[in-house]
Amino acid sequence: MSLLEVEDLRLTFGGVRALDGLSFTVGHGEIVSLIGPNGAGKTSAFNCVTGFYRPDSGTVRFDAVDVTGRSPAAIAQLGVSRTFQNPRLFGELSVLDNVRAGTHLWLRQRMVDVLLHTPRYHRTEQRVTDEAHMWLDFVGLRGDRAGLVRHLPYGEQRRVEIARALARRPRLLFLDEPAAGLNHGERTELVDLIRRISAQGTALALIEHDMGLVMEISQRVVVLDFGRRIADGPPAQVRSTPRVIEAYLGRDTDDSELAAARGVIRGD
Ligand SMILES: Nc1ncnc2c1ncn2[C@@H]1O[C@H](COP(=O)(O)OP(=O)(O)OP(=O)(O)O)[C@@H](O)[C@H]1O
Repeated sequence: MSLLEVEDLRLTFGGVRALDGLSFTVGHGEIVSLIGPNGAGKTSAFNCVTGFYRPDSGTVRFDAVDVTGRSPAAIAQLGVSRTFQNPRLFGELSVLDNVRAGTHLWLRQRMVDVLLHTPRYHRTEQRVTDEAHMWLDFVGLRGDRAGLVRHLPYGEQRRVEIARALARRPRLLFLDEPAAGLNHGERTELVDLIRRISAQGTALALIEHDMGLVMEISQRVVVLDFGRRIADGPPAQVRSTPRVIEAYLGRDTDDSELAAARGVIRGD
């Protein structure tokens, strides 16, 4: 059984059908990318799975538990973490405190220890801080950890958001357009980071428009169009599927446009 099983999800906004019977899976430790043209339903799918949207119908099962319609906090508690298209960090907190906040899911202080500042309280605080530093090392953060997170450049903020998500010790991590806005060097580091996250046994699901990156790191690619899955398979198979090429370009295309679209999907 897969770690994540999404079955027949439907979601509408007014008259807009964002998801129209979407099904897909993510296996234990697998790297899966969700791709598709703008408006295909990728972010809506992420939001339904992580509890930010409640689907009209359909089922989301995580590790065989039906989590459909549960709150984001309840789903996170089970081992699902995510990042957002635009980093959602606590701007008025330090870099370190943002990542420390990620540990609260598995490390809880007892109220009596907090109030009395017992030795146990200090030990736990030290552990939380050590963990946060460890994850900031892991993501390769270069900026000042004591300074406010909003003072960091964009690429560094994205790293902090991933560090915070990892501090929750997820079994499945959703990354929403992790390469957006990164320069060439940062992109290369992102590929390495995704591989290291995967190597520690965490499954990853990505939304990404950078097809080169998608084809390079995904074990499986799920293609969406109009809220449905139109292809699902290893990158080499998906990029030569005529329906995928059509979806990226529209139906009335000439040969030169098709050749260009094939290049985009290959990640040339
Ligand atoms: N909060 C919302 N209110 C109204 N319509 C929405 C909302 N969120 C998404 N939609 C609509 O649902 C459809 C799917 O959008 P979604 O953002 O999930 O697509 P996407 O594949 O993530 O697109 P992109 O690649 O542009 O981010 C689109 O038609 C979009 O306009």
